[in-house]
This record gives sequence, structure tokens and C-alpha cells, in this order.
Amino acid sequence: MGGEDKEIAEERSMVVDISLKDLSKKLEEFAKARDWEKYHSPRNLLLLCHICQYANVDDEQVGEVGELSEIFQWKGEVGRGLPNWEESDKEHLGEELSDVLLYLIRLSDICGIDLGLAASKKLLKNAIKYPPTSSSYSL
Ligand SMILES: Nc1ccn([C@H]2C[C@H](O)[C@@H](COP(=O)(O)OP(=O)(O)OP(=O)(O)O)O2)c(=O)n1
Repeated sequence: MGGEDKEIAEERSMVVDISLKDLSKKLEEFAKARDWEKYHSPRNLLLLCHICQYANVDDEQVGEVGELSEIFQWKGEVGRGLPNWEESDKEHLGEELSDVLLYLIRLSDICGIDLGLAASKKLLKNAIKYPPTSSSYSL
């Protein structure tokens, strides 16, 4: 089995409940195997993640958050659980959400930020700022 086939077979058999750290490691391996580490600078990753890039007038590229927004464009308000959406649309949404998550994880890793730890600390900070019994604040 070739290197690429082996990588794909491993991905298929992967457990679903994966940690941010494991994803981070997989992204590092993915970039290394393709010699893409040189492209994964913080600035490039941020651009790939969310900014519309115009290489020239005929070549418009939308960052991953842009692609995510396009899915919801013209759909109006959407109900919880996405009732009436085609399965293929839901699958597409999952892919675009994943692209955003993966670039954020890679950006964090390249910047030396432990995203799981940072997010846990932020959750705690949020809980202190907005106590559950308090009704005196409004969003
Ligand atoms: N320099 C790159 C390019 C891609 N990827 C990975 C991370 C993303 O999860 C995915 C993004 O791939 P594409 O740029 O091909 O984007 P899409 O999959 O969204 O394709 P398209 O824009 O054609 O819908 O590939 C990466 O790590 N580093």
C-alpha cells in the first residue's frame, strides 16, 4: 500500500471522538508529508481561514469562513437541526465547519497556543463573568 493510500486508510479507521491535540498532530503530519510547512505561516493560515483573497479580478477566492457563510446565504433564518435541508447540504456544511476548525487549530499550533487549554480557560472566564443565576445582565 502506497504512502497516500495508507494515510487515507488510517483516516477512515480513525475514532470519531478525537482531541484537539490529536487533530493538531494530524495537521502537522499532513503538512510535513506534502512539504507544505513553508506555507503554514500564521499570516497565511489566517488568510486561508477567513479573508476573501483577490489574486486578480478573474480569480476570486473566498476564505473558509466565506465558504461557510455562502452555505447560509439566501436561506433566511434556519431552524435548529436544519430541518428540510438535504443530507448533501448538511455534509457540505460539516466540511466547511471542519475547514475553519482545522485552520484555527493549525494557526494556534504554529503560534504556540494550546487551543484546548485556552478555550477551557476562556469558558471558565465566561462562567465567572456571566453567573448562571444572574438575570441582571443582558446580552
Ligand atoms: N495549504 C493548505 C491547503 C489545504 N489544507 C487543508 C486544510 C483544509 O481542511 C483543506 C482546505 O482545502 P481546499 O483549499 O482545497 O478547500 P476546500 O476543501 O474548501 O475546497 P474548495 O475551496 O474547492 O471548496 O485542506 C492545508 O492544510 N494547507
